Amino acid sequence: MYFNTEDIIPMKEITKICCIGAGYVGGPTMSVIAKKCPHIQVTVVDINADRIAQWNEADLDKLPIYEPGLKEIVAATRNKNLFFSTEVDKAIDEADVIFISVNTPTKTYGKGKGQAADLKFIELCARNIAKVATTDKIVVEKSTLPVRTAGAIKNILDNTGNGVNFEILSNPEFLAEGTAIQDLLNADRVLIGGDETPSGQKAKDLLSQIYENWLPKERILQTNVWSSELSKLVANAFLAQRVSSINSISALCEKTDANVEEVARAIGYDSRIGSKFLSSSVGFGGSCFQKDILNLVYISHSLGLQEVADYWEQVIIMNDYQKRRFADNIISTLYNTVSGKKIVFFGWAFKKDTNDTRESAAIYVADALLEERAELSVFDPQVKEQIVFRDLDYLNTRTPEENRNLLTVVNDPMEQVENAHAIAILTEWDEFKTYDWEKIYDKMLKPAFIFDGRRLLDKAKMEEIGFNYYRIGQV
Ligand SMILES: NC(=O)c1ccc[n+]([C@@H]2O[C@H](COP(=O)([O-])OP(=O)(O)OC[C@H]3O[C@@H](n4cnc5c(N)ncnc54)[C@H](O)[C@@H]3O)[C@@H](O)[C@H]2O)c1
Ligand SMILES: O=c1ccn([C@@H]2O[C@H](COP(=O)(O)OP(=O)(O)O[C@H]3O[C@H](CO)[C@@H](O)[C@H](O)[C@H]3O)[C@@H](O)[C@H]2O)c(=O)[nH]1
Repeated sequence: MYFNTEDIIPMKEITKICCIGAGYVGGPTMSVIAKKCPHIQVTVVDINADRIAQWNEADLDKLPIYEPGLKEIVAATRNKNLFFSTEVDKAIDEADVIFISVNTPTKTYGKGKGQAADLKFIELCARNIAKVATTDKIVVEKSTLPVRTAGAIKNILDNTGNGVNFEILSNPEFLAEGTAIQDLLNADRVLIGGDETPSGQKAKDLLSQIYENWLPKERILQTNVWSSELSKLVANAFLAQRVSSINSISALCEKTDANVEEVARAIGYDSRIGSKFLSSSVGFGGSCFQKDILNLVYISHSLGLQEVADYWEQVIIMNDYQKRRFADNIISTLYNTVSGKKIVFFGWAFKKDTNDTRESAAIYVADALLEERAELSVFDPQVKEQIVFRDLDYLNTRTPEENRNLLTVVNDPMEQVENAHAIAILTEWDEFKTYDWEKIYDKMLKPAFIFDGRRLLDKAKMEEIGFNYYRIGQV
């Protein structure tokens, strides 16, 4: 137990909330809290002035994040009880509850490079709160953090603060991008971890009350702070493990004439296994799965649990294999050379209904094909050209000029398929299903190939049109 039992946070009504970090979590989460709690003033702050300006855009189609249902909620609450601001210190000082929702990326330097979570943004937030707070606060870890981070935050707050009382809670977020608003409005559960002292219990109850404005009480789970921190990493590890498990089976299906979708259905009918999250794909992406598993691997390794570390690392090894396998299949099917061949990418986002491309499988498949000198043409309904090049340039595999010589980003999918050798489907956008695939076939060079990394299209129909159609997990 690290909380001083005398540090009693008085039981009072929460009237002001501040959230540090206006990203994919902070923005949608606070919008929903504002919508469901009209009696609470919610201020979302960020040091990124451009991002805040975008959140304050009059044109709601220009919000920094695309999520179905988000702009309607922002329209209903913004400048009523929801505010976006760069005045970080003021918002901290005024708030009863401060959510920390800043990014916690994988470290790219020093000890733990490539595995551990980089907590520098979290520490900066803690030091800032300590510096400006003049009244007692509940500080909530919304970001995904390594187990035992709350201890470090508490230590910073207690040693550099102005004598005010802080309660630290862990309240990890489980929303998935693309369905963030629905996930928040109808969460399976809300997890609140805190210290098992009277004041810790009070803080947990106060935070629970916020969520009880729209969620049944029985879906709000209270645990100790370490269980809560660890559960977030474990939830992502288990989810990603399911994807890697079915993807490993997809490789087996392609060698044995089994169909991965039929296998997934057959096993998913077993209620102990369940049917969700068993869609074989070109590989999982997103900002969370890989980062959080690497974090789990790093923690296990640091604690001397090498077998545990190796076990979870395999989930990532399998995911890398799946992405590489997809690219290799394109190369070998196109007669072992893609040099100078036009390959069209449908999709760049890591999943449908989001403009987020972090760790998207498309980036790595593109990189492998560009190494073979393919000419890529990319279309994604929500991803802008500058983001595609940012993603590729970040890999540092070749110069930015070379990337721009070999790859183009287009706005019109019908135009881009002209004289293409192949189409690769990297994101499962619904609109791809509605395209005029006969017209697309006519425009392409023959034989015309489709490599469906999302099992999105109707195999029989595509073959009837004349395509050579390949999909993950089925020959
Ligand atoms: N993206 C998701 O779907 C998701 C879901 C659940 C949990 N998480 C976790 O939530 C956290 C945030 O993720 P995200 O996707 O929203 O990140 P993000 O990069 O979209 O947003 C983080 C924001 O924090 C801001 N920031 C950083 N340091 C700051 C500081 N000192 N003061 C003020 N602002 C600061 C950044 O400018 C940025 O706008 C991460 O720990 C992530 O693992 C993400
Ligand atoms: O059956 C499946 C399910 C997912 N995926 C892929 O897995 C990745 C992640 O998808 P998803 O989990 O739906 O989106 P995220 O926004 O990354 O959400 C995950 O990561 C968040 C951040 O921690 C958590 O809050 C969520 O609970 C967790 O689902 C995407 O590339 C998906 O295409 C598959 O390939 N097959």
